[in-house]
Amino acid sequence: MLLLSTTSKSFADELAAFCSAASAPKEIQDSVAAILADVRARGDEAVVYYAAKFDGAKLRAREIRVKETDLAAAAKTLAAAERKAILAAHENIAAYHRKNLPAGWLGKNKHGAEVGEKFDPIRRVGLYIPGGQVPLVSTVLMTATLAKTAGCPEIAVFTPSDSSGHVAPALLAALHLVGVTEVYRVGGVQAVGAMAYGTASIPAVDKCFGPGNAYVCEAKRQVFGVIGVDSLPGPSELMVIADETARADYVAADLLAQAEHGSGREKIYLVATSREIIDAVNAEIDAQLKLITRAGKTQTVLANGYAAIETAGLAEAAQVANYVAPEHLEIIVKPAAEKKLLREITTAGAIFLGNHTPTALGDFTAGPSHVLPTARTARFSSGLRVTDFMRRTSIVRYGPGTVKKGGEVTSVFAAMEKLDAHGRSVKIRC
Ligand SMILES: NC(=O)c1ccc[n+]([C@@H]2O[C@H](COP(=O)([O-])OP(=O)(O)OC[C@H]3O[C@@H](n4cnc5c(N)ncnc54)[C@H](O)[C@@H]3O)[C@@H](O)[C@H]2O)c1
Ligand SMILES: [Zn+2]
Repeated sequence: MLLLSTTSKSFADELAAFCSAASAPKEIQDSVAAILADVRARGDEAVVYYAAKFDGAKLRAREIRVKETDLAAAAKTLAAAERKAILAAHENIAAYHRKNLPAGWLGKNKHGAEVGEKFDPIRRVGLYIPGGQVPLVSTVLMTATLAKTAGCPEIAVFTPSDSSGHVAPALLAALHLVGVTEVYRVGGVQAVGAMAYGTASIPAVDKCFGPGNAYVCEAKRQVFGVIGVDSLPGPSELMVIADETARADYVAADLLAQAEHGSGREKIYLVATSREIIDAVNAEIDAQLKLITRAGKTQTVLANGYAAIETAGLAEAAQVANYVAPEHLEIIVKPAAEKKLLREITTAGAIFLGNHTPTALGDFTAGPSHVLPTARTARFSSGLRVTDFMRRTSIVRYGPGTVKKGGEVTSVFAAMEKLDAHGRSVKIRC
């Protein structure tokens, strides 16, 4: 754990150094670039090569795609409680995201010409579902439900298999339940490369979505422009802002939950208004660590990716949060202070309020997509929503009367910009 205090002169530098470790270092950037180049050059051959190298899976090109019958068969293996939980989460997520469905509109500008916009689903989307450490069944719902709500006609899903070539049945079942039929059992950089460049057995997609470890996230950053990319949702992060009203046992449980993801690059932050709160939470962390099964992986994050920050008050806490731009932010403070923090903090991926809103509810079932920007990218991007699966087209129609009104302005601009053919193309109609 790194213990910081806002009263220290070097606080800003120490916090910056801690946060910058969340961005992919040069070695990761270089190895990702090499794998992408190889997938571009050798297609399926490279995809199966890296699946064997990183996941130990010996696949032939024709085995990369999961058979549709296997998806249906996996759904039959679900326990009743699992099926019920998947459908319940799906319902909350679909209801939340239907509210974001944009409607096209047509109006008139000052010239009386028709102007408006229309929204269409992106034709072919690729969803990345992490599976390196644990099968993220919930990520199926947090991505595919939105793609379906947007109406994307082609949804291709990529997730790594285990060393025997299998994908967790619960994950396949969730895909079947939300109506996905095109699934590839490859993950990592090689999957992102296949999405961007296409291979003989995997048609390229128009835009790629979903979270992943530092390699996957860096691969998405590098293919941006060849295809679209939703955002950069990398290893999970949680910041808890706590005053004396926060329950130390709850705070500790939530920090441990986001540390357990297991890629080892997750980041957790405790921002507290006193040293006593930090000590109480740390004592709880030590006690609760004994109760969880993934304690080993979690300890790596506690050692390298945990910053506890003592602030002089909550105004400073807001400044720290706005700098870090954490993926998840829990605010557990007095009601009046909560309102103020909610107003002042403008860069968090998702905010969870009060003692009874653990981030895990947002991870699995509350409604908003858990695909959220990390590594300070929430300063400029937001969590996944339905409009990310759509594109917008603007529409303009002038008529014989209105073109004249537009012509006056265009001729002045054409002269200012020395683009007289532009001016002529309007004048010829007036
Ligand atoms: N920000 C979000 O919205 C969000 C949501 C859910 C999960 N997550 C994060 O997603 C991550 C999932 O990570 P994961 O590792 O379990 O699964 P993953 O599927 O993202 O990554 C596994 C793949 O990484 C590749 N890989 C591993 N080591 C490599 C190396 N040395 N070189 C090149 N490629 C390598 C392999 O191909 C492997 O298949 C976690 O960190 C979790 O916190 C983030
Ligand atoms: Zn989580």
